[in-house]
Amino acid sequence: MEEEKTNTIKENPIELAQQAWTHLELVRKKSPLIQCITNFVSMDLMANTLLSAGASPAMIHSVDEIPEFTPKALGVCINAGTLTPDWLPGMKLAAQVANQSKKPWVLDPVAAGGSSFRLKACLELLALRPSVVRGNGSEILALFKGSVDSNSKGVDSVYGSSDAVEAAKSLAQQSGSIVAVSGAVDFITDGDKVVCVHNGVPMLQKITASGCSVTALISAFVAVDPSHPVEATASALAIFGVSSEIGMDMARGPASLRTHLIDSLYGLDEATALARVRISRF
Ligand SMILES: Nc1ncnc2c1ncn2[C@@H]1O[C@H](COP(=O)(O)OP(=O)(O)O)[C@@H](O)[C@H]1O
Ligand SMILES: Cc1ncsc1CCOP(=O)(O)O
Ligand SMILES: [Mg+2]
Repeated sequence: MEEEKTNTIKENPIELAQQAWTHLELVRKKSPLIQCITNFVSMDLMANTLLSAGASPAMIHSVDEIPEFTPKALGVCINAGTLTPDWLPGMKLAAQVANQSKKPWVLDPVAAGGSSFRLKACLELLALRPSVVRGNGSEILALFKGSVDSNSKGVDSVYGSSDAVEAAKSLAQQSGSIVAVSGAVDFITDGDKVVCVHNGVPMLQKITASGCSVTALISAFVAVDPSHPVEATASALAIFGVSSEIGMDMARGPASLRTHLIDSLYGLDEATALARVRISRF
């Protein structure tokens, strides 16, 4: 998949589902090392999501080891969830080292519109050109507008993902990054074309760090196919969504969904993936 470099995004839903399975197979085969600089809430679920997909997570954030460690990673995930000023230099350094090492990195601008400090930090990180930025509707709208949201509910979105599609397109054009806005339908755009992912269950909103974890999964998928970030991002969102759908059939609530989601991602097979992945062009 790395050899094939085209700018055309597949149109056929069957091919897009096949591509999502191929991306998961590639993650399982390559087991990419993914460095995560993430919030305290998400560390456990994020690491377990990456492990169950076949990747190798490392939650390493000290500025003292980033110059030596980050080049070893195949991809980096940077998440603003429990941001404090002392963490920001490490995030910026990891982004710069990833760029120098030609490794993709992915930004999760958690609660970007929640405060001026957070918004400024997320915009500074975005200026360092992540391959992909993945947020919910509120977060993508805040980055696009460049202003805090007086209606912000912190890490939760007060907008649907479809409310942020045009903002996502403009933000992708302005920033040069692929923008993914998650929700009932996930939208992924390079500023021109938009791809939609229709997988997932509403109860994911009741599991804290499900968004953070899918961003880490995007980091792993983009790490194994860095020349196709739109496709790899859609594949990660679809595979995570399918795993939640299968998990939901066994779950009794958010706590057991969390467990069954991880088990379903670990055990996902080709026939189930091809039957359930729903990716289309907007
Ligand atoms: N209403 C929904 N129906 C199906 N899947 C959803 C729904 N809302 C969110 N998801 C899924 O949950 C995951 C986290 O997305 P989201 O809740 O938007 O992120 P965050 O937790 O950062 O706010 C994504 O995989 C997304 O597709
Ligand atoms: C609750 C909370 N508070 C700060 S970070 C965090 C986790 C947010 O996770 P997600 O964005 O995946 O819901
Ligand atoms: Mg989030």
